Amino acid sequence: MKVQVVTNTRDISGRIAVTGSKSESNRLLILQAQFPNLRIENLSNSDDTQVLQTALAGPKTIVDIHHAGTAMRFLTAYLSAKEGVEVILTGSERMQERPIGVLVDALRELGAEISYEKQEGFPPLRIKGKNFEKDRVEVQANISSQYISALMLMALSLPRGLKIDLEGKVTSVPYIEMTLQLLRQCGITGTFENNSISINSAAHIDDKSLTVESDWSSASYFYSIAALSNTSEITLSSYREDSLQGDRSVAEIYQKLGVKTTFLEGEINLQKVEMEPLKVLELDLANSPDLAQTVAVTCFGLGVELKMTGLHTLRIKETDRLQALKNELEKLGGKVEITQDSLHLFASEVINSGVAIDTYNDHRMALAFAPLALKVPIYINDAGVVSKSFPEFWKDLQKLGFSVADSATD
Ligand SMILES: O=C(O)C1=C[C@@H](OP(=O)(O)O)[C@@H](O)[C@H](O)C1
Ligand SMILES: C=C(OP(=O)(O)O)C(=O)O
Repeated sequence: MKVQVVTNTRDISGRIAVTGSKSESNRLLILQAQFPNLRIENLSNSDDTQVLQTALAGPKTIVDIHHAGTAMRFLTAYLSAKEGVEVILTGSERMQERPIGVLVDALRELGAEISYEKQEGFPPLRIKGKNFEKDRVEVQANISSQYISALMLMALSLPRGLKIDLEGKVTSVPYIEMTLQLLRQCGITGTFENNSISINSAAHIDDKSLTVESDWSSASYFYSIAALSNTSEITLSSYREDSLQGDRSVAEIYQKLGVKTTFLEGEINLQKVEMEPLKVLELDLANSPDLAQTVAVTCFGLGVELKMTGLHTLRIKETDRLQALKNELEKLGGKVEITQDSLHLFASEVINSGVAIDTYNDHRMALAFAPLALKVPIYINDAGVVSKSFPEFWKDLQKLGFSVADSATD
C-alpha cells in the first residue's frame, strides 16, 4: 500500500500510547521460555515480537522469523543449547543476506551442531540441540551486539554459566547492557567489565512480573515531528528517565534541534522551543544505530548540515540503510555523501514536493520519512512495513492531525 501523508497544521498536539520496546520484549520472551513463572506486561505488539512468540509456542520442524533480527539471533543460541531440538531456522529473503557466522562459530566452539542450509555464514540454519559443557567463549563484537545478547540469554542454561570474551571494538553497547539488566531484574547474576561478560547459571527464578517500557526508537519519530513543527505539545507513554534503552539518547539529541523533553509520571512531553537555528550537527551513533534515519530526515527538513559517524552496522540491517537514505534524500533534493560507516548531509533549503519514498522492506525508512509531511506533501511506498516495530504508527499520526490516505493511483 502506498500512502500520501499531508498535514494542514504545523501546530501539533496530542497524546499517544506507544507499544512496548521490541528489544526488551524479545529478550524477556526468551527468558520466559526458560522460566514460565516470569510474567511480562506491556509486551510489544510489533511483528518482530509476534513472530518470536509464535516460534516459542511449541516444537516445530521449520521456524520462519521473517525480518526479525533479534528473533533470528536469540533463537539460534537458545535452540542450539536445547537438547532434543531439531529445527530449520529461516527468515525473509533479506534475513538470508544478514550475516550470522560470528554467532554460529561461537556456538560451535561451545559444542553446538549447526549447519548452513544455503550459503555459508547466513540463514537458513539447521540446528540440532545439544547440552553444552564448555563455559568460556570468544566472540567478535564489532558486527552486531545481537550475537552477544543471544549468548547471554542462553548462558544461564549452561551448568557453569558462561564467560564471553569480546574481541574488537564493541558496537551497540547499550543493547548488551540492556540484556544484562533484564537478566538481573529476573534475579540472574552477571557482570560486563573490560570487554568480558560473565553470566551465572540459573535453574529457576522467583515468580516475577516485569513491565516493558515503551519503545524509545518509536518515540524518535515524534521527536522528529516536534522538531519539524511550529509548535508541539506531544505526550507519549509509558516512559521513564532511568530507561534500559540506549535510544533514550534521542532526548539529548533533539534538545539540540529545539525539542524539550519533560518527564512526567510515566510519560514524556515533547515541546518545540525557540532557539538559535543550528548550523551543523555532529553525532557518533555507534550506540544508537536505529536513530540514524530519524535524525537524517529531521536535519534535512530543518536545513541543518549533519555529520554522522559510527554507522558501520547500518549496511547489514533490514536494508543497506546508508544507501537507502542517500537515494531517498537525494530524490527530495538533498546532497548526501556516504562511506562504509558515515553519512554527511549537506544543508539544503529546497525540499521537492510530492516525492514517493521507497522503503526497501525497512520499517524505519517509512517511519523516518513520514514526519517530513510537515514540510511538503509526501508519498510513502509499501507503508505497511511499519508493522515490524510500530503497527499503530499511521493511526497515531492521524491522532496528531495528519491525513494519511491510501494512494491507489500510480
Ligand atoms: O539487541 C537488540 O535488540 C538490537 C540491537 C541493535 O542491533 P546491532 O547490535 O546489530 O547494531 C539494533 O540495531 C536492533 O534494532 C536491536
Ligand atoms: C535493526 C533493527 O532490527 P533487527 O536487527 O532486530 O531486525 C531495527 O529494528 O532497526
